[in-house]
Amino acid sequence: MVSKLRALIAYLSYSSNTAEVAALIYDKLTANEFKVDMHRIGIDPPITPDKYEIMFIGTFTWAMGATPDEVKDFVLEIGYKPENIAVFGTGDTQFGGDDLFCLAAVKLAKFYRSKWKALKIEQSPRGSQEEQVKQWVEGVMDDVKFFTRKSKNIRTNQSK
Ligand SMILES: Cc1cc2nc3c(=O)[nH]c(=O)nc-3n(C[C@H](O)[C@H](O)[C@H](O)COP(=O)(O)O)c2cc1C
Repeated sequence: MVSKLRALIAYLSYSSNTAEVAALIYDKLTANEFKVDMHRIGIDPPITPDKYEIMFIGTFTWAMGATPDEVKDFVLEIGYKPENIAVFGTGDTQFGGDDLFCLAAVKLAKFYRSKWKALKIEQSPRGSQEEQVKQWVEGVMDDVKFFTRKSKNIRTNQSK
């Protein structure tokens, strides 16, 4: 039996935009046989990072490109830099234009040296941006499947 790949979607959302992106990612992952845990940053009990093949972290951006304190605390809670983190964010170009747009997500992806470019969504993802979310998740899923297969093969060959 092939065991399901495990994913975490951790997100912070005050006015539901980032939560909506998290829900779209959840739908896409579960439709592709991933086992998914949702984590509301700042609300739910601490996570166990090494349980997951992939961890998604979602954040909105606060005043002048700032990262919300709850997300900073979550980063401290993780306590190290896992290699399997993909970052998504929502923002609004009205607050400082392209330079500050979703800057918290961009900074987080850089901090974790993420393999994936941060997904940046303007306000709610519903409508035309849904396709952007879908394509981004598909890219991440393909890579996770590839890397997982590769590391399993290495482990199998080493034990021969
Ligand atoms: C006071 C304030 C400052 C903001 N500053 C930025 C910013 O610098 N860059 C950005 O992209 N969005 C900024 N935003 C927009 C929010 O990030 C955006 O509305 C986001 O989708 C909210 O996410 P949520 O609905 O998940 O809480 C700001 C919003 C507020 C209210």
